[in-house]
Amino acid sequence: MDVSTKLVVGNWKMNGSLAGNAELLGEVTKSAGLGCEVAVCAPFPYLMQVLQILPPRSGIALGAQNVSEFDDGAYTGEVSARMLSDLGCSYVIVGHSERRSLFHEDDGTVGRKTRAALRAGLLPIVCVGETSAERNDGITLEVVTRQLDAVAAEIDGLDVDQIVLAYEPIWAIGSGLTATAEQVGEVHASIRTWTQRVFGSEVTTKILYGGSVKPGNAAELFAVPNVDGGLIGGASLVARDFLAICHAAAGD
Ligand SMILES: O=C[C@H](O)COP(=O)(O)O
Repeated sequence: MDVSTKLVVGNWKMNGSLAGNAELLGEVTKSAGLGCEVAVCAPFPYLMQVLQILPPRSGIALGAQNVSEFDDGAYTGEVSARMLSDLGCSYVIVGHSERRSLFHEDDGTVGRKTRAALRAGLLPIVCVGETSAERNDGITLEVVTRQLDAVAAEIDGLDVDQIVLAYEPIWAIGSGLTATAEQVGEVHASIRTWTQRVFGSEVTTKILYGGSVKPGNAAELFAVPNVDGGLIGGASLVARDFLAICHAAAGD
């Protein structure tokens, strides 16, 4: 993967409406050609709408926020990686902390979902990160490494070059608290060491930061070594904020 261009991913979470999305996407379209890669991860019911407003030629990629670990069959309510790929998704977020904490996804589930995404030709954005209690206990790097190892255990033989990693300290998500440049730098350096050891030094993996990224802190965070872009929650719902973050990623 090319890490010379930063990637900005908007994660709308469970927000949106047909009318509101159309308005937002009309503005987001201006992020195309800015000098960074951009993706929008919308709720399942709106994926087709995003694709219609932002087709592949728009230069803005489509992503989903979750995927089944299973391929096909009697799994009511699930959405398979093949379906997402069939629809035109490029990315899928896997193992977001809200999935882990609210929907009981454990490390093994996250690993199997990553495998399902890779097998379908999707680019999984695999989220890792520690709670505030884990940070206070001094086990942040241990927790992140455990989460990464669980993914590695499930993807033997698959194209690891397609994986994007996202470090999201759970205490910084939606809280207005942002990790300091020093905290982000330490974890991203550790993740880079891990990817080189486990994936091989010839594989370059994009490592995103997520957690209260705003126009006011984006440039500082994107300047931290080994930060290859951002996973943006709340600010991705406000067109001018999302565009400002894209400009920061492009180095404007
Ligand atoms: O996926 C995005 C992250 O959870 C960050 O969310 P946030 O920017 O609202 O803190």
